[in-house]
Amino acid sequence: MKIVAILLAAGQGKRFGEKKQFIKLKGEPLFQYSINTINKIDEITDVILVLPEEDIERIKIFSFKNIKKVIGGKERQDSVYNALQEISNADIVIVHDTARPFATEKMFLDGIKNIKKGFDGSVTAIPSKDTIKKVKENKVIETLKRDELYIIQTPQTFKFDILKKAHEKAKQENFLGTDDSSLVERIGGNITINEGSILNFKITTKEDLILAKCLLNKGPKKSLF
Ligand SMILES: Nc1ccn([C@@H]2O[C@H](COP(=O)(O)OP(=O)(O)OP(=O)(O)O)[C@@H](O)[C@H]2O)c(=O)n1
Ligand SMILES: C[C@](O)(CO)[C@H](O)COP(=O)(O)O
Repeated sequence: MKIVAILLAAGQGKRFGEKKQFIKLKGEPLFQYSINTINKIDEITDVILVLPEEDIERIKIFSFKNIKKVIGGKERQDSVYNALQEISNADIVIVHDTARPFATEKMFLDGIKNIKKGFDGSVTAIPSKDTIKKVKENKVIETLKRDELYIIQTPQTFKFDILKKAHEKAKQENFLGTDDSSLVERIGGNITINEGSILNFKITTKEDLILAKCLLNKGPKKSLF
């Protein structure tokens, strides 16, 4: 079985103020954390690292896997699309934001297990602990049923053929989703969830970086989980 991981590192970091994937945390660039986790997972044989065009030549990677660098696109979805064009045959594809450096091996392995059970996709998720309301122009429209709400993270794992089909259709129809699962959902894909963690947060703003540094410096010595 061929399992490929697409690691996204082609963002511009507008909300962060610079390209966060290259900032160093404990001596290693942020994107390398996800590669280090993948390095420990035997089932994943191939990695596609998606990078901004202007950085692709200079970036050095430490990987035990067969790794290919691919140029990203304007939007996150375009970057995933570009990576998918480089995969000629695979059974399972995992999409992961390198901006989430604390994703665990278990999150990747649980996603793979769910696909092997027959699901088309599996997304890393945590149940919402907060009340979520729909608000338009500062007016509260609706309070959503919390027990049905989950916060969705990456890694997101899919059957390769279905993910590719979903991305082709979204492109044809100019549909832009905020994650890959939403593209598979709209073609009728059967998606389940695997357990995420509040610690698997996305480094989006400088505040998130402060949190990441605290975890790395003051967190549990061996593992964060
Ligand atoms: N065109 C893009 C946009 C995003 N990403 C990747 O998708 C992940 C999640 O994106 P986000 O946190 O939004 O990162 P940025 O796009 O860099 O941030 P911003 O939206 O603030 O510019 C990151 O690992 C980012 O590198 C990507 O590969 N290609
Ligand atoms: C895919 C994602 O990480 C799931 O939470 C998220 O939607 C990416 O969002 P962004 O718009 O790229 O920040």
